[in-house]
Amino acid sequence: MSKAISSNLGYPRIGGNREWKRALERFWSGKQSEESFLKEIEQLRLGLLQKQKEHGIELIPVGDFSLYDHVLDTSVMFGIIPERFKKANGEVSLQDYFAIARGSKGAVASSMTKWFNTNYHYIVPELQNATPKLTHNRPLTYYREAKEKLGINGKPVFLGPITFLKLAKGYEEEQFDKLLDQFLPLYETILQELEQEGAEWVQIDEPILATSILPDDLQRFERVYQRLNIAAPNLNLLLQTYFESVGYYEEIIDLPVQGIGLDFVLDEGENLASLRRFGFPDDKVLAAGVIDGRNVWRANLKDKTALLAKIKESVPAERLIVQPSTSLLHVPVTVKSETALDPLLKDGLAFADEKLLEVQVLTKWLNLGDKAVVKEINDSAAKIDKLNQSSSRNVASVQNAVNNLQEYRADRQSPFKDRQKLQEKRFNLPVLPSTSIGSLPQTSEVRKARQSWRKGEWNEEQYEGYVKNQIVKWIDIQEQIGLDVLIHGEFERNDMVEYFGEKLGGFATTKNAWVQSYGSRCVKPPLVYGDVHFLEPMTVKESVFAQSLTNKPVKGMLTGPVTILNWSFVSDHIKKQDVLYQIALALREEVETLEENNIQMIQVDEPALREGLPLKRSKWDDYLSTAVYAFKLATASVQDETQIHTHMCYSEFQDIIDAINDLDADVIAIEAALSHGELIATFENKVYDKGIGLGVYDIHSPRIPEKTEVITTINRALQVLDPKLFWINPDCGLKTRTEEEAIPALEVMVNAAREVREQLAVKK
Ligand SMILES: CN1c2c(nc(N)[nH]c2=O)NC[C@@H]1CNc1ccc(C(=O)N[C@@H](CCC(=O)N[C@@H](CCC(=O)N[C@@H](CCC(=O)O)C(=O)O)C(=O)O)C(=O)O)cc1
Ligand SMILES: N[C@@H](CCS)C(=O)O
Ligand SMILES: [Zn+2]
Repeated sequence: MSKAISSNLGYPRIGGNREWKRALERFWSGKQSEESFLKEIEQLRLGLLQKQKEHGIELIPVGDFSLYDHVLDTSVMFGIIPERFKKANGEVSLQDYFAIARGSKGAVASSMTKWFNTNYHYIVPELQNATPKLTHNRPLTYYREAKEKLGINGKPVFLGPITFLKLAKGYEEEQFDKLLDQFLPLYETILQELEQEGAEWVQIDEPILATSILPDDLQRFERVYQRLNIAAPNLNLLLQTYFESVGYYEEIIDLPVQGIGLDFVLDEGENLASLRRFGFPDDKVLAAGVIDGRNVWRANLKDKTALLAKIKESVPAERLIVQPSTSLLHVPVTVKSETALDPLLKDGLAFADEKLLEVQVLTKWLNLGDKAVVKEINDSAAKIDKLNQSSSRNVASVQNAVNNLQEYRADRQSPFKDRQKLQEKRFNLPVLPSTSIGSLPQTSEVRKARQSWRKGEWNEEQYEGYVKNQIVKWIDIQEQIGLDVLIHGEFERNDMVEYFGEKLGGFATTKNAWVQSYGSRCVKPPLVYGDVHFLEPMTVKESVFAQSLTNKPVKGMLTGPVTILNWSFVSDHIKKQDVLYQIALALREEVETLEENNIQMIQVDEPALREGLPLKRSKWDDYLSTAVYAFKLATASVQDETQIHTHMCYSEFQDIIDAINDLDADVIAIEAALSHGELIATFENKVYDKGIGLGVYDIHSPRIPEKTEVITTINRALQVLDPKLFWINPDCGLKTRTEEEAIPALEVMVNAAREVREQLAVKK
């Protein structure tokens, strides 16, 4: 390289107006042919590349685009198809690809779990009996496409072999190296073909390097990259890490590759400290992730030039690539769409497109110095200063409360065993009580109703009336099905976090700031711009109304502090921990108001508790104790008779069972079906002595479970969990399902519960 260059690691797939989501859903519903769907997707994909070029990116990622998930793409490229989806002719059609992710009539979907510490979910590769083969060179296909159609000499991006295997399941640890040896020749072929085609750089993502890897893994990295480097000597391999600092800096920078990508945003500068302490090899390029790829706040370019100046002391500009710290998959597309935001706030934001411009400015600064970009740099600092000085950011009473947390009781009055007796008496539930997680089908009718209200076509009364009718209808349906503990259905909520963002002080919400969560499903994380505070009751009206319709208990339904924090974009100017406690205190007021209004069971969901766990084990204890404290701060002030529930989903929970226990919730409903019962094994070695429901069917698939399957899952769980404490529930909320899917599935679940209840009665 003769100068610093600008680069990107990955760009949002969904399109500025979620064109991608709409195309996928049209195709799945049979409203669009495969040919026209693929044509439309191709246009979208090319448009995204073109846009990155127009925003000044020189090294543009190709192959990061996906029709569902990039981990699934990697599996399919290597012929890793679960047996139940395999065809006799060995081919994998587009339908098969989607079936692995979404399930089909005859087969359950593959597991889905969190992509490291993000709210993006990937499809877990299943390696049982796998014979890896290169079915097609995916990076090559997209490299060619960009070159031929747009004249872009792209940077193919793909998942590295060690991270891919670490994310997969279906093998024993002892088999790891044997498997790696099966994949290595395939990676060699990918690289050789790219080299022959004229590619200059490839980005091999190995985010596993930011986790607590072991010395054995380090040796694997040495072996693997030695081979890959020899396989394609004229291709530049950029080993890309992100999400945290790397654990073994000195060893990693010496790996036989031409470039190393490091995250200089997260982790309080640990990568920078290592760089300054140990230096950087003269024969390598450093891809410096200096623009935050995980948050949406404008970068203070003055600070960023100071950061780059420090980096430059160890690596000269001509060996620097400037880039975001992670793929931009995790941020929305452009601030331009936010026409309704307060201009002060809007000026403080940078989504994917604006981040690319920031990268461009910083690259110019490295190459041409201050003068070339003085306006842009001063402008960014001025906009941030203006926002920081805004009075809306600071609420003295909230800051005071967070400074005096000792005044708030964060433990229940009595231990669980005592509360349990009181609650048994109060609720008088059967053994294996059945319930569901909270949301009920968010049909397009429900969403249209909300849209009509938002547009002003419906007044408040009309919309409230509509929501009430939904609640009436579904309380009746739940009674008919025979569920023991009911829910109101969350019909008034667009999303379990955004809804609270709309109601709490210190938050702002956006019009179009969508981010992919899994498959075609997107979320719009709210913005925390100032001190968070309770303004007025947020959920009480709907819960009280639902409870008035039935004698069965209806659970109040809140999202917990850790989840609200993790699934929002929190401004850098406030300490995350303070925001967490502010949210917890606001929720505490909501919990107390629900209780005052005779809501006797309150569920506080924490699906993001596991996701927020730092990648390095050394940081777990601090994180978990803070998270547990925040949950208790929000929930512990209730009477012993009030039953606190919580719920978690789509994560690997084995490591945090003790923290889950420490939440001291009376009941937890936890996803287990989609991880195909693996969680159950955890309880073979761990005693869990509070109420627990392990999800007994997968809600993210349209497939209706068989009663026998559900019974098998329940019986398996009962081998390790006390039937007196066991609850029956689906994996997660039912908002993504249709009525025709949700009702029969709940019926199957309730009938399965009845049957097992009878078996238990006979055994007695
Ligand atoms: C539990 N999960 C959640 C996560 N993160 C969250 N923030 N929220 C979650 O619930 N992470 C882990 C999992 C991920 N699971 C899901 C499940 C489902 C969705 C989902 O369905 N997303 C919807 C968007 C939901 C929403 O905000 N809807 C709004 C706006 C709806 C809309 O698009 N309106 C249309 C017009 C109406 C119409 O004609 O239908 C429009 O604007 O064009 C609302 O309901 O008001 C999705 O569609 O992707 C996400 C994560
Ligand atoms: N109560 C929420 C939890 C999702 S994790 C729901 O049911 O959708
Ligand atoms: Zn859930």
